[in-house]
Amino acid sequence: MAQAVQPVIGIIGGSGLYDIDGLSGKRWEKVESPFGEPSDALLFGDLDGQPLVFLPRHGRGHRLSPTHVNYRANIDALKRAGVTDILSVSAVGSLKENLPPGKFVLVDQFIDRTFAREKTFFGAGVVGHVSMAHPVCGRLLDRLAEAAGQQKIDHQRGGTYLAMEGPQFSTKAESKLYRSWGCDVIGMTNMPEAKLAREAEICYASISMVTDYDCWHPDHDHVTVEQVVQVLMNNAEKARGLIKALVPLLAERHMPCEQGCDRVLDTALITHPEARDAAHIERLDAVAGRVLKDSKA
Ligand SMILES: CSC[C@H]1O[C@H](OP(=O)(O)O)[C@H](O)[C@@H]1O
Ligand SMILES: Nc1ncnc2[nH]cnc12
Repeated sequence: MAQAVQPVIGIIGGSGLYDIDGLSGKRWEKVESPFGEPSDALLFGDLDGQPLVFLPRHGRGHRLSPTHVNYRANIDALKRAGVTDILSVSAVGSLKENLPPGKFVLVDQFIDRTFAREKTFFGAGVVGHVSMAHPVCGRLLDRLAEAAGQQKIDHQRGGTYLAMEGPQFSTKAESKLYRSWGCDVIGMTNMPEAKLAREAEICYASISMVTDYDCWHPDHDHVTVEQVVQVLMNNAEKARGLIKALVPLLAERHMPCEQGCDRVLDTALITHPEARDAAHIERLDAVAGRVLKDSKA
Protein backbone atom coordinates (compact mmCIF):
# COMPACT_ATOMS: atom_id res chain seq x y z
CA MET A 1 0.00 0.00 0.00
CA ALA A 2 1.47 3.37 -1.08
CA GLN A 3 2.25 5.76 1.77
CA ALA A 4 1.05 9.37 1.94
CA VAL A 5 3.82 11.93 2.21
CA GLN A 6 3.89 15.23 4.11
CA PRO A 7 5.11 17.65 1.43
CA VAL A 8 7.91 20.10 2.11
CA ILE A 9 7.89 22.79 -0.54
CA GLY A 10 11.18 24.16 -1.81
CA ILE A 11 11.28 27.44 -3.70
CA ILE A 12 14.32 28.36 -5.75
CA GLY A 13 14.19 32.11 -6.28
CA GLY A 14 15.74 33.42 -9.47
CA SER A 15 16.72 36.92 -10.52
CA GLY A 16 14.87 39.48 -8.41
CA LEU A 17 13.65 36.96 -5.81
CA TYR A 18 16.12 36.76 -2.91
CA ASP A 19 13.76 36.40 0.05
CA ILE A 20 10.19 35.32 0.84
CA ASP A 21 7.94 37.38 3.04
CA GLY A 22 5.00 36.24 5.10
CA LEU A 23 6.82 33.21 6.53
CA SER A 24 6.38 32.43 10.20
CA GLY A 25 9.26 31.00 12.24
CA LYS A 26 11.60 32.41 9.59
CA ARG A 27 15.29 31.38 9.97
CA TRP A 28 18.28 31.25 7.63
CA GLU A 29 20.32 28.08 8.18
CA LYS A 30 23.47 26.95 6.42
CA VAL A 31 23.22 23.39 5.08
CA GLU A 32 26.48 21.59 4.25
CA SER A 33 26.66 19.49 1.10
CA PRO A 34 29.33 17.00 -0.03
CA PHE A 35 28.91 18.55 -3.49
CA GLY A 36 30.30 21.93 -2.39
CA GLU A 37 28.78 25.29 -1.45
CA PRO A 38 25.07 25.92 -2.05
CA SER A 39 24.28 29.41 -3.37
CA ASP A 40 23.35 30.61 0.13
CA ALA A 41 21.95 29.48 3.47
CA LEU A 42 18.42 28.06 3.25
CA LEU A 43 15.49 30.05 4.57
CA PHE A 44 13.16 27.81 6.60
CA GLY A 45 9.67 28.77 7.70
CA ASP A 46 5.96 28.07 7.53
CA LEU A 47 3.44 29.63 5.18
CA ASP A 48 -0.06 29.15 6.62
CA GLY A 49 1.16 26.06 8.46
CA GLN A 50 2.88 24.51 5.44
CA PRO A 51 6.65 23.91 5.80
CA LEU A 52 8.60 25.79 3.18
CA VAL A 53 12.30 26.10 2.33
CA PHE A 54 13.60 28.93 0.17
CA LEU A 55 16.94 29.24 -1.62
CA PRO A 56 18.01 32.27 -3.67
CA ARG A 57 19.60 30.68 -6.74
CA HIS A 58 22.20 33.39 -7.29
CA GLY A 59 22.70 34.05 -3.55
CA ARG A 60 21.54 37.15 -1.69
CA GLY A 61 22.87 40.18 -3.56
CA HIS A 62 22.98 38.12 -6.81
CA ARG A 63 26.65 37.09 -6.43
CA LEU A 64 26.66 34.02 -8.69
CA SER A 65 26.40 33.91 -12.47
CA PRO A 66 24.33 31.11 -14.03
CA THR A 67 27.54 29.17 -14.79
CA HIS A 68 28.85 29.55 -11.23
CA VAL A 69 25.71 28.44 -9.41
CA ASN A 70 26.51 25.06 -7.83
CA TYR A 71 23.32 23.32 -8.94
CA ARG A 72 24.36 19.99 -7.40
CA ALA A 73 24.99 21.52 -3.99
CA ASN A 74 21.68 23.43 -4.18
CA ILE A 75 19.59 20.35 -4.97
CA ASP A 76 21.50 18.19 -2.49
CA ALA A 77 20.97 20.79 0.26
CA LEU A 78 17.23 20.99 -0.50
CA LYS A 79 17.03 17.20 -0.40
CA ARG A 80 18.82 17.21 2.99
CA ALA A 81 16.25 19.77 4.17
CA GLY A 82 13.51 17.25 3.36
CA VAL A 83 12.13 19.05 0.30
CA THR A 84 9.70 16.91 -1.74
CA ASP A 85 8.53 19.48 -4.32
CA ILE A 86 10.56 22.26 -5.97
CA LEU A 87 9.11 25.38 -7.54
CA SER A 88 11.72 27.15 -9.55
CA VAL A 89 11.10 30.83 -10.26
CA SER A 90 12.89 32.38 -13.23
CA ALA A 91 13.17 35.42 -15.44
CA VAL A 92 13.09 34.45 -19.12
CA GLY A 93 13.20 36.00 -22.56
CA SER A 94 10.28 35.40 -24.92
CA LEU A 95 10.80 33.59 -28.21
CA LYS A 96 7.17 33.98 -29.31
CA GLU A 97 5.15 37.01 -30.33
CA ASN A 98 2.22 35.94 -28.10
CA LEU A 99 4.38 35.79 -24.96
CA PRO A 100 4.92 39.45 -24.05
CA PRO A 101 6.79 40.74 -21.00
CA GLY A 102 4.67 40.18 -17.88
CA LYS A 103 3.29 36.83 -19.03
CA PHE A 104 3.96 33.74 -16.91
CA VAL A 105 4.85 30.50 -18.71
CA LEU A 106 4.46 27.23 -16.81
CA VAL A 107 6.99 25.34 -18.89
CA ASP A 108 6.83 21.59 -19.35
CA GLN A 109 9.85 20.90 -21.58
CA PHE A 110 13.49 21.96 -21.78
CA ILE A 111 16.28 21.96 -24.32
CA ASP A 112 19.65 21.95 -22.61
CA ARG A 113 22.33 23.94 -24.45
CA THR A 114 24.49 24.53 -21.37
CA PHE A 115 28.01 23.09 -21.47
CA ALA A 116 30.07 24.31 -18.51
CA ARG A 117 28.25 22.82 -15.53
CA GLU A 118 28.20 19.65 -13.46
CA LYS A 119 25.00 17.93 -14.60
CA THR A 120 24.76 14.70 -12.65
CA PHE A 121 25.17 13.28 -9.16
CA PHE A 122 26.19 9.95 -10.69
CA GLY A 123 29.24 8.69 -12.59
CA ALA A 124 32.61 7.51 -11.25
CA GLY A 125 31.63 4.37 -9.36
CA VAL A 126 27.87 4.78 -9.23
CA VAL A 127 26.40 5.11 -12.72
CA GLY A 128 22.72 6.01 -13.07
CA HIS A 129 20.42 7.04 -15.93
CA VAL A 130 17.04 8.65 -15.21
CA SER A 131 14.29 9.44 -17.72
CA MET A 132 13.87 13.11 -18.63
CA ALA A 133 11.04 12.51 -21.10
CA HIS A 134 8.69 14.47 -18.82
CA PRO A 135 11.01 16.79 -16.86
CA VAL A 136 8.22 18.65 -15.06
CA CYS A 137 5.96 16.98 -12.51
CA GLY A 138 2.41 16.89 -13.93
CA ARG A 139 0.82 17.25 -10.51
CA LEU A 140 2.84 20.38 -9.68
CA LEU A 141 2.02 21.82 -13.09
CA ASP A 142 -1.72 21.21 -12.56
CA ARG A 143 -1.62 22.99 -9.19
CA LEU A 144 0.42 25.87 -10.59
CA ALA A 145 -2.09 26.38 -13.40
CA GLU A 146 -4.94 26.28 -10.86
CA ALA A 147 -3.22 28.87 -8.64
CA ALA A 148 -2.41 31.12 -11.62
CA GLY A 149 -6.08 30.91 -12.67
CA GLN A 150 -7.28 31.79 -9.15
CA GLN A 151 -4.94 34.81 -9.12
CA LYS A 152 -6.05 35.86 -12.63
CA ILE A 153 -2.44 35.83 -13.78
CA ASP A 154 -2.03 35.91 -17.54
CA HIS A 155 -0.20 32.64 -18.15
CA GLN A 156 0.47 29.90 -20.66
CA ARG A 157 0.33 26.31 -19.50
CA GLY A 158 3.16 24.36 -21.12
CA GLY A 159 6.04 25.52 -23.24
CA THR A 160 9.67 24.76 -24.02
CA TYR A 161 12.47 26.53 -22.14
CA LEU A 162 15.79 26.78 -23.94
CA ALA A 163 18.63 26.76 -21.40
CA MET A 164 21.71 28.58 -22.68
CA GLU A 165 25.08 28.87 -20.96
CA GLY A 166 25.38 32.66 -20.83
CA PRO A 167 26.19 34.90 -19.12
CA GLN A 168 26.07 36.91 -22.36
CA PHE A 169 22.64 37.09 -23.94
CA SER A 170 22.11 35.39 -27.34
CA THR A 171 23.16 36.62 -30.74
CA LYS A 172 20.32 37.34 -33.15
CA ALA A 173 21.24 34.22 -35.17
CA GLU A 174 20.98 32.07 -32.02
CA SER A 175 17.69 33.66 -31.02
CA LYS A 176 16.25 32.97 -34.49
CA LEU A 177 17.58 29.40 -34.41
CA TYR A 178 15.81 28.69 -31.09
CA ARG A 179 12.62 30.19 -32.50
CA SER A 180 12.91 27.88 -35.52
CA TRP A 181 13.11 24.97 -33.05
CA GLY A 182 9.73 26.01 -31.65
CA CYS A 183 11.06 27.05 -28.22
CA ASP A 184 8.86 29.40 -26.19
CA VAL A 185 11.24 31.01 -23.73
CA ILE A 186 14.96 31.31 -23.06
CA GLY A 187 16.89 31.41 -19.80
CA MET A 188 20.19 30.36 -18.29
CA THR A 189 19.38 28.35 -15.18
CA ASN A 190 16.67 25.69 -15.35
CA MET A 191 19.17 23.20 -16.67
CA PRO A 192 20.83 21.27 -15.13
CA GLU A 193 18.60 22.17 -12.15
CA ALA A 194 15.64 20.11 -13.46
CA LYS A 195 17.89 17.13 -14.29
CA LEU A 196 19.41 17.12 -10.81
CA ALA A 197 16.02 17.44 -9.12
CA ARG A 198 14.89 14.38 -11.07
CA GLU A 199 18.01 12.43 -10.01
CA ALA A 200 17.31 13.44 -6.42
CA GLU A 201 13.71 12.19 -6.78
CA ILE A 202 12.22 15.64 -6.10
CA CYS A 203 9.14 16.77 -8.06
CA TYR A 204 10.05 19.91 -10.07
CA ALA A 205 8.17 22.68 -11.89
CA SER A 206 9.23 26.07 -13.18
CA ILE A 207 7.44 29.41 -13.16
CA SER A 208 9.01 31.35 -16.01
CA MET A 209 8.25 35.07 -15.95
CA VAL A 210 8.73 36.74 -19.31
CA THR A 211 10.81 39.91 -19.00
CA ASP A 212 11.80 40.71 -22.60
CA TYR A 213 11.72 39.65 -26.27
CA ASP A 214 15.40 38.62 -26.25
CA CYS A 215 16.85 40.13 -29.46
CA TRP A 216 14.84 38.70 -32.35
CA HIS A 217 11.83 41.03 -32.35
CA PRO A 218 12.04 43.83 -34.93
CA ASP A 219 9.78 46.14 -32.86
CA HIS A 220 11.38 45.69 -29.43
CA ASP A 221 14.71 46.67 -27.92
CA HIS A 222 17.31 43.98 -27.38
CA VAL A 223 17.29 42.59 -23.86
CA THR A 224 19.25 44.37 -21.13
CA VAL A 225 19.59 43.65 -17.40
CA GLU A 226 17.93 47.00 -16.68
CA GLN A 227 14.86 45.95 -18.68
CA VAL A 228 14.73 42.52 -16.97
CA VAL A 229 14.92 44.07 -13.49
CA GLN A 230 12.25 46.67 -14.32
CA VAL A 231 9.77 44.02 -15.52
CA LEU A 232 10.58 41.78 -12.54
CA MET A 233 9.85 44.65 -10.13
CA ASN A 234 6.51 45.25 -11.85
CA ASN A 235 5.70 41.53 -11.51
CA ALA A 236 6.98 40.84 -8.00
CA GLU A 237 3.49 41.16 -6.51
CA LYS A 238 2.06 38.63 -9.01
CA ALA A 239 4.85 36.14 -8.25
CA ARG A 240 4.24 36.49 -4.50
CA GLY A 241 0.48 36.07 -5.04
CA LEU A 242 1.05 32.94 -7.10
CA ILE A 243 3.22 31.33 -4.42
CA LYS A 244 0.72 32.23 -1.70
CA ALA A 245 -2.17 30.73 -3.70
CA LEU A 246 -0.18 27.63 -4.61
CA VAL A 247 1.01 26.60 -1.16
CA PRO A 248 -2.41 25.54 0.20
CA LEU A 249 -3.06 23.59 -3.01
CA LEU A 250 0.09 21.57 -2.36
CA ALA A 251 -0.33 21.35 1.37
CA GLU A 252 -2.62 18.36 1.70
CA ARG A 253 -0.78 15.12 2.34
CA HIS A 254 -0.25 13.60 -1.06
CA MET A 255 0.24 10.07 -2.22
CA PRO A 256 3.48 9.15 -3.96
CA CYS A 257 3.87 11.09 -7.19
CA GLU A 258 1.62 9.67 -9.94
CA GLN A 259 4.36 10.33 -12.48
CA GLY A 260 6.91 8.50 -10.32
CA CYS A 261 9.30 11.47 -9.84
CA ASP A 262 9.87 10.31 -6.24
CA ARG A 263 10.98 6.79 -7.20
CA VAL A 264 12.97 7.17 -10.43
CA LEU A 265 16.03 5.59 -8.85
CA ASP A 266 14.22 2.26 -8.48
CA THR A 267 15.21 1.53 -12.07
CA ALA A 268 18.08 3.94 -12.80
CA LEU A 269 21.25 2.46 -11.33
CA ILE A 270 23.35 0.18 -13.53
CA THR A 271 26.62 -0.26 -11.62
CA HIS A 272 26.75 -3.70 -10.04
CA PRO A 273 26.51 -3.40 -6.24
CA GLU A 274 29.95 -5.01 -5.86
CA ALA A 275 31.48 -2.56 -8.33
CA ARG A 276 30.14 0.55 -6.60
CA ASP A 277 32.56 3.07 -5.16
CA ALA A 278 32.18 3.42 -1.38
CA ALA A 279 33.25 7.08 -1.26
CA HIS A 280 30.76 8.02 -3.93
CA ILE A 281 27.99 6.09 -2.20
CA GLU A 282 28.70 8.16 0.89
CA ARG A 283 28.37 11.45 -1.03
CA LEU A 284 25.02 10.22 -2.35
CA ASP A 285 23.57 9.62 1.11
CA ALA A 286 20.84 12.27 0.71
CA VAL A 287 20.19 12.08 -3.03
CA ALA A 288 20.16 8.30 -3.39
CA GLY A 289 20.38 6.90 0.14
CA ARG A 290 16.93 5.38 -0.34
CA VAL A 291 18.25 2.94 -2.96
CA LEU A 292 21.92 2.75 -1.91
CA LYS A 293 21.57 2.11 1.81
CA ASP A 294 22.26 -1.62 1.39
CA SER A 295 25.30 -0.98 -0.86
CA LYS A 296 27.59 0.38 1.83
CA ALA A 297 30.91 -1.45 2.00
C1 LIG B 1 19.23 39.15 -14.86
S1 LIG B 1 18.93 38.66 -16.50
C2 LIG B 1 19.64 37.06 -16.76
C3 LIG B 1 19.51 36.08 -15.64
O1 LIG B 1 18.12 36.01 -15.24
C4 LIG B 1 17.70 34.66 -15.32
O2 LIG B 1 18.01 34.03 -14.09
P1 LIG B 1 16.99 33.20 -13.22
O3 LIG B 1 16.55 32.01 -14.03
O4 LIG B 1 17.75 32.76 -12.01
O5 LIG B 1 15.82 34.11 -12.91
C5 LIG B 1 18.55 34.11 -16.45
O6 LIG B 1 18.53 32.70 -16.49
C6 LIG B 1 19.89 34.69 -16.15
O7 LIG B 1 20.56 34.00 -15.13
N1 LIG C 1 16.61 37.06 -23.10
C1 LIG C 1 17.08 36.30 -22.13
N2 LIG C 1 18.01 35.35 -22.39
C2 LIG C 1 18.47 34.57 -21.39
N3 LIG C 1 18.12 34.68 -20.12
C3 LIG C 1 17.21 35.61 -19.81
N4 LIG C 1 16.63 35.94 -18.64
C4 LIG C 1 15.79 36.95 -18.86
N5 LIG C 1 15.78 37.28 -20.18
C5 LIG C 1 16.65 36.46 -20.79
